[in-house]
Formats: sequence, structure tokens, C-alpha cells
Amino acid sequence: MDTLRITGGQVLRPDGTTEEADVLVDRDEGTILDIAADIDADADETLDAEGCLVMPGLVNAHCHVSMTLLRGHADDKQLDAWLREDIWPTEAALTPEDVRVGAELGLVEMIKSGTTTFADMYFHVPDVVEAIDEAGLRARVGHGAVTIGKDDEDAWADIDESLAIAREFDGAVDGRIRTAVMPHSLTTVGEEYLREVTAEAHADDIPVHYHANETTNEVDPIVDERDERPLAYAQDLGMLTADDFLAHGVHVDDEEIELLADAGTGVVHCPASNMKLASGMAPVQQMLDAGVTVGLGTDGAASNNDLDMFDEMRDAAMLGKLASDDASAVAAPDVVQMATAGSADAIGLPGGALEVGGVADIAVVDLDAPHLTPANNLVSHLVYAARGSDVRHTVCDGQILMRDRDVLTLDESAVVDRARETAAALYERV
Ligand SMILES: N[C@@H](CCSC[C@H]1O[C@@H](n2cnc3c(=O)[nH]cnc32)[C@H](O)[C@@H]1O)C(=O)O
Ligand SMILES: [Zn+2]
Repeated sequence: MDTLRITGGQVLRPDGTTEEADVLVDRDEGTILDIAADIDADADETLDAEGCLVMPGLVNAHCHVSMTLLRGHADDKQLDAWLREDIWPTEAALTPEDVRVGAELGLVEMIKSGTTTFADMYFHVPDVVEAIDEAGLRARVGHGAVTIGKDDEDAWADIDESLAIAREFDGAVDGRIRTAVMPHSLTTVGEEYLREVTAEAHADDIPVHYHANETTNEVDPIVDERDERPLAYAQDLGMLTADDFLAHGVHVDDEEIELLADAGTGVVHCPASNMKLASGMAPVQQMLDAGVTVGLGTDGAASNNDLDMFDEMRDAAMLGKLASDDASAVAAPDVVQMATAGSADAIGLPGGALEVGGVADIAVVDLDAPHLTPANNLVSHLVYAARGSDVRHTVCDGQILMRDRDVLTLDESAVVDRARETAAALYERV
């Protein structure tokens, strides 16, 4: 058996407590063999975690990873205009190779900020999968389909691609890749397409992931046209099962929260994107109180503008308090839970907790820094004071992706250079 030992750190347990312990990993299986003080078994490789917090790898439950190429391309605009005037026209010019380059950039950024697992909605998905294979992360991927503004033939082609991609790649890359069908949203995909793609996906045990209730512009037309709330409509369409998960859920009313809790459908909270696009404040504490599965996501780098889940945790806590008008709302332990186990649960992937027998998806955070001193409360520090750049080592599926800030699976400087050139050529074309 090939083993890895992470020694001398404070380990974050699933109940939110920390204890000094070593972590022993079976690298063949990619699982945790033991968590205990001073494990003296000989290991094939060791990672030093002295003065560090050893925590589950962060799970970014909603992303468009290749949008790193559009970082800073269009800012300070409302969602509708931003998508139609800036993002979609530029995305139309992206080649499969561009998407691959953007994905690599995003994956390096994720590894460097302790994210091991994510859910991704984009296009040219085979190229995204190749990048994930190389980088070593775990993901649920899918092709985002849009039908508005398209004739019936083009619309079905996009929907069919979403299904074909989901079927083809589920279980790829040693099982690190799972899939979902990803109709873009309840307003950008027509009713018959939503109904059909959902039924076909569920028949094959494939989940559905989509944007919902992000802005009032996404809620009002559905209420006006159908006299029902968007999530009641989603339920009618079969898109509200325990396997499905939606991004945003900003403008949800009490009944919709109850629908989500009853169905077990995951909601991915994206606070930075919601603030930047002025979409609104999601009632996160209310959803947690109702028993909704809530995860955390960055959304794409063009509406954030980074993929750092530490920033996202801080934003979630801050915005959650403001939304509830209550400083005790969306407390630090709940935010860490949201960014780890909550996200993993929402997107239906393993991880999000350090447990014997569980997957070895791990981030080691260096606490030896002025902004993390004194080490009063480590969970508080993760949410309010730590940054992605405090992550020292990243491990996914038992493999070391970053050791002492050195990314091992991708060539960081080559990836950054390629991204710079690719983005420059893209903007030249559009
Ligand atoms: N096949 C579709 C692309 C869908 S991929 C998913 C899309 O979601 C877009 N996106 C990124 N962030 C957001 C958001 O916050 N709300 C809605 N859409 C977003 C992203 O730019 C991308 O176009 C097409 O041909 O247009
Ligand atoms: Zn999104």
C-alpha cells in the first residue's frame, strides 16, 4: 500500500472541533486510513503540518471555471445586460482550446486556495475534463444549455449536447468526474426543453443543475405568466429532487424554502456574485433553519472576480448577517460547514469532512501569520481572517496537488503565460 502521512497539525473534525493529530492516507484508494495523535506507521511520503490547520478540501459548488479568461472583462453591470452585452458575445468566440486554457488557470487558482472539488457549468466540456484530469481535482461537470433566442433545431441540439455530455463523462477520470445536465436557468430554457431534459436525465440517474431565482427579473416573468413561483414551476417540471441542485436561490419566498427543504434539493449560495451583480441577498439563515441543504460557490470569475473559497466564506458570513439584520446569523461554524460538507452534499460528491474511510481531499492551512494571530478560534479564523494564499498543501483523492505552495500537477507559470496570451488573442478577435 502506498501511504501519505500529514503530521503535526490541528485537525478539523466534522463536528467543528479541532485536535492535534496526524492523518494517514491510503494513496492507492485515495482514502483516509487513520486520524490519531502521533501515528508512527512508516509512510511513503510525509507532509509537514506543524503550526497548520488540516481541514477538508473546500468544495466550490457552483462555478464556470473557464470564465477566468473573462476576469475583469466587464464589471459594474446588472446580470441581464452583463450577460447579453458582454459575456455571451465574448463566450461565442471561445474555442475549445481557449476553454481548456481558462480551465487550467482556474484549476491552478483553486488548488492554490485549497479547493479540491467543484461543480462546473460550461461548454466544450471535454476540454474542461482533460484539464481536470491533469490537475487532479474532483468535479461534477455539465454542458450549460440555453434555448431562448434559438430556433427549435438549435435549441434541441444544445439540450441534446447537455445530455450526451452527461452520459459520456459520468464516472470518467478514475471516477473523479461525475456529471449533471445543466439547463442554464428557468427563464433562458423553455418549458418543453426543461421537462424533457429533466425526464431523460433522471431516467439515467443523472442530476439536474441550473440557475434559479437569482434576480427579480428571473422571478417576475414566471409569476406573471404562470401565476406560480419559479420553484413551484421547477417542481412541476420534475427539477426539484434530492439529487438536483440550483445556484443562487436569492429571491425565494417562505413556500419555496419549504419546497426546497421537503425535496432535499441543494441550493448553492454565491454571495460575491450576488453582491457584485446587485442580484440581492439570499435568506441563507432562513434556509438553514428550515433544513435546506446549502452549499457555497464562487460562480464564474467574471462575477466575483476570483475563485478563492476563503473570500467566499467571509462574504457569506458578512452578507448573511446583513440579510438577517442579525449579527448572530450565518455564524462561522455554519459557513465552514456550508463550504465543505454542505457543498459536497448539495452537488452529490464525496468529501467535505475528514473521516476515517472517507476520501482524502484535504487542505492544510498555515496559521503562522500575523493576520491569524493569536490563534483564539480556528474556525473563526478560517471564515473571517484567512485567505486562499494561506493554504500550504492541497491533497485530492490522496494525491498531493500542491506541496509548500508549489503546484505539482500543472506548470503554474506556463499556465499563467498561456492564459495571458489566449485572453489577449480572444479580445483581439471580438
Ligand atoms: N450553451 C450556452 C452556454 C451556457 S454555459 C453557462 C453560462 O452561464 C453564464 N453565467 C455566468 N455567471 C452567471 C450568473 O451569475 N447567472 C447566470 N448565468 C451566468 C456563463 O457566462 C455561461 O454563458 C450558450 O451557448 O450560450
Ligand atoms: Zn453561474
